[in-house]
Amino acid sequence: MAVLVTGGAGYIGSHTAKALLAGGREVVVLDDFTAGHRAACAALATIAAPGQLTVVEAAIGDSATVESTCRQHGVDASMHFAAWLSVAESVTDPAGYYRNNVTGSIGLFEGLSRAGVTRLIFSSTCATYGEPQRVPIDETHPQQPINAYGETKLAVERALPHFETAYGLRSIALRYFNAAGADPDGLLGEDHDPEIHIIPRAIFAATGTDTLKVFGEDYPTPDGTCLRDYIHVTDLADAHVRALESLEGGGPSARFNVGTGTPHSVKEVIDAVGRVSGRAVPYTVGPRRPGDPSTLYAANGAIRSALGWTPRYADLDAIVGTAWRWFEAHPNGYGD
Ligand SMILES: NC(=O)c1ccc[n+]([C@@H]2O[C@H](COP(=O)([O-])OP(=O)(O)OC[C@H]3O[C@@H](n4cnc5c(N)ncnc54)[C@H](O)[C@@H]3O)[C@@H](O)[C@H]2O)c1
Ligand SMILES: O=c1ccn([C@@H]2O[C@H](COP(=O)(O)OP(=O)(O)O[C@H]3O[C@H](CO)[C@H](O)[C@H](O)[C@H]3O)[C@@H](O)[C@H]2O)c(=O)[nH]1
Repeated sequence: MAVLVTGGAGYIGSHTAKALLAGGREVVVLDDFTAGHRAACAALATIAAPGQLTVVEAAIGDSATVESTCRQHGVDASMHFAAWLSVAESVTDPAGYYRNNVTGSIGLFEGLSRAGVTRLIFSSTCATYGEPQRVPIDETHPQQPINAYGETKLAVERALPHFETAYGLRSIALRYFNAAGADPDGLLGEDHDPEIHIIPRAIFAATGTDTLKVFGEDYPTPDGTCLRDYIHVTDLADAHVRALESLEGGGPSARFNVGTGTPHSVKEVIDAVGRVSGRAVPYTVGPRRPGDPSTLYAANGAIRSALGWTPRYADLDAIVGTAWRWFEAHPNGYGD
């Protein structure tokens, strides 16, 4: 039986597809390539056995293609990564974000349900919690997003139980904190355009390819910059594989945070890039970025005990080191 990986040409989806292939599973990537990379699929093909990897160019909202693809490949589970993910863009283009992330997901779920698929792992985010009322954030923390991106993810999370009741689609939503790092084997990496995330942006500053601005140093944190929980993309991939195994073993639908539980400030990230690269990381300090909570980090006890998951890349320098090695070898990312 095969796994349909939506957004499998993107950053987290491709790393998870690699883990699925390494586990001997058949993988069908479904991606519209609005942000994904054909070169990432080509890299995956180098480790796939003949017939183990299929790439379908389609939008998730195309329920007819989803249904026929699932039937053709004997798909019995889906990992749903495909979405737009810029908080700032979601503020200026909520219509596009609701259409792509919410309407698109509903079309996907319809196609999956018609094809008889009963297992789903959904990419959710700590952005569904909004401004935290307490840290670390556990799964019972109120979900009150403060931007359209977080709202779209929460809307999909809230739809999931209804699809289970009506169509038997069981699901685990994984609320990632800040995805970071790159494949330790160097096969895959991070390549967003434009790049909005702090670790790649600090690396670009170290290599002189771009400037870096710290968004605010007047937060109520030890060094005045925001605290975040950086979770290695390989650890995220492992969480997905374990979540799928749980559903396959008859485990219940669930929602889990995925983070290390350790907060790091923006300045700590910049210092780590400096240590790992051996280069200066020049930056300026600007105003706060609208919609940025000061402190976000996970309570991760639920996923540890339910799925036996534990982060293997808990050290910030180790996480940054994998990202640095990817960008050193691929200064233009996938170059496509
Ligand atoms: N990167 C993070 O820090 C982070 C944190 C929390 C949650 N997430 C979530 O994880 C998921 C993956 O994030 P990523 O960083 O890998 O993003 P990404 O942009 O690298 O990958 C997303 C992929 O989905 C594809 N896609 C987008 N809309 C599509 C559509 N309508 N139909 C088909 N394909 C479509 C894109 O082409 C791309 O390949 C997203 O759902 C995101 O919201 C990411
Ligand atoms: O050039 C930059 C980029 C980021 N930052 C700061 O670095 C921290 C991390 O910012 P990122 O943009 O790397 O990530 P976010 O914390 O905004 O992550 C949010 O958006 C992600 C998707 O892009 C995920 O959904 C995640 O769960 C959600 O919290 C923030 O304090 C941000 O203000 C800077 O100072 N300068």
